[in-house]
This record gives sequence, C-alpha cells and structure tokens, in this order.
Amino acid sequence: MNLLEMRHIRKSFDGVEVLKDISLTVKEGEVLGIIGPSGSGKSTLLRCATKLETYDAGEVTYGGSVGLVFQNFNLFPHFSVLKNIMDAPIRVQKRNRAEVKQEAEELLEKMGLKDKANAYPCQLSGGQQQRVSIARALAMKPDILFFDEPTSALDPELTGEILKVIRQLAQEKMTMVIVTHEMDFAKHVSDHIIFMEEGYIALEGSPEEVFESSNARIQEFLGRFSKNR
Ligand SMILES: Nc1ncnc2c1ncn2[C@@H]1O[C@H](COP(=O)(O)OP(=O)(O)OP(=O)(O)O)[C@@H](O)[C@H]1O
Repeated sequence: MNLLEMRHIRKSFDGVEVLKDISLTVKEGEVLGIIGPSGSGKSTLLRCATKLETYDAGEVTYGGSVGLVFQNFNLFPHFSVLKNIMDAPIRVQKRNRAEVKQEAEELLEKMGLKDKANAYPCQLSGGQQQRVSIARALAMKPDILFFDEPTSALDPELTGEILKVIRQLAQEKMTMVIVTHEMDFAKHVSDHIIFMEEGYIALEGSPEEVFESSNARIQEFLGRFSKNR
C-alpha cells in the first residue's frame, strides 16, 4: 500500500521554481532518504509532502496519518517532557489520559529518557530534546513519519544517538521519509534514495544504485561531502 504519493508537484518562490515536477511514492514499511546539495529543494519537498507549505501544481495523497520531526525540535518550552508527549494525543485525538500516559512512559523508556519525564526541555541536551520530539511524534501513532534534517542542529557527538533511534524505527518497519546530510546514515537506513538537484529528482534508486552510480553529479556531490567532513 502507498502511504505517500506525490504527483507532478511544482513550487515557486518569487517566480523561481524550486520544485520542478516532482513525483514519488512511499510504500508501507519503506524508508525514503532524500539527499542533495544545499538549496536543491529537499526541505521544500518535505514541507510540501507534509502540507506545511502550499504547492502550485500537482497532488499529494496519504494512505494514513502523518507525523513530523523537525530540525529544531519545536518542543513546548513551558511543558514538561511528559506533557509535551501527552498533549496532542489527549487534546487532538481525545484519547484516554491514563492510557496515553502509559504509552508516553513506554516511549520515554524506549528513547532512554525514562528519568526525564518531569524535566523541562531547557534542562535537556539537544540530543535528548530531539528524542523527546521523536517520542512526541510517535505518541500520535502516525502511519508515516517525516524527518527534516533531524540531526543538523546537533553537535556531532549527539548525532549518533538520534540516528540510532531512527535506525531502530526502521528495523521495526516504521514508514519514514528522511531529509538528511548524513550520507552513511542515508545509505544504511534507506530502502530507496532520491538525489535532488536544482528542484529535480536527478537520480533515484536503491542505496547501492545511487551511491555507486557512475553519474558524475552524484559522485561530485559525494566527494564534496566527504571533503567537508
Ligand atoms: N520561504 C521561502 N521563500 C523564498 N525562497 C525559499 C523559501 N524556502 C526555500 N526557498 C528557496 O528554495 C530553494 C530550495 O530551498 P530548500 O530549503 O528546499 O533546499 P534544501 O535542499 O533543503 O537546502 P538545505 O540542504 O540547505 O536545507 C532555495 O533556493 C531557497 O532559497
């Protein structure tokens, strides 16, 4: 079953087309990795896919409910960790408080944050905050989870803990779409990779097909990438 379908999506900002006829599908249980140079349209693609951004043409359809994890965590600063996780399932989904609390505690345990339930976001490291925001997204029981550069606001030593959590979700067959600059991670976690360039899908396929492609543009990108690290 397709959980996401984008058909012929176009998006311009101030007359400049940054998404040029993008079509893709994500099947249940699949992880789609989106890579490409800065400014190629990856975040805009994700924002259109999640309808945070309007698009000028085309169609986006879902086969289920959608969850989001942002670059900058976006936690409520005045809510405890537990309340951050419980708020939407109770207020938006109108679910039973005791049941939601139990699930939130289980999610915190899974994220290695059991002892942080009553802490406030400002008392946590960036990596811990990002794990809370993943728990918060999962508490809504999404069918598909979108990540927009989930580690790019983190110090390198905190990146690994987030990538590990996402890898675990992939093993559990969570359907995910991940925009990332972490090439090794993209290669290992994704079932399918899209390489974006100037608003186009320049190349797509399995991780092997994309990373080992003789396509000069992807090799130039990957080479530039490893030099910058
Ligand atoms: N709200 C906006 N208003 C005007 N231009 C925008 C807006 N959002 C994005 N753009 C432009 O659209 C293009 C694609 O941006 P986008 O953020 O999608 O790229 P990206 O591939 O995610 O880049 P990065 O890897 O640096 O995050 C860029 O030229 C950017 O300047």
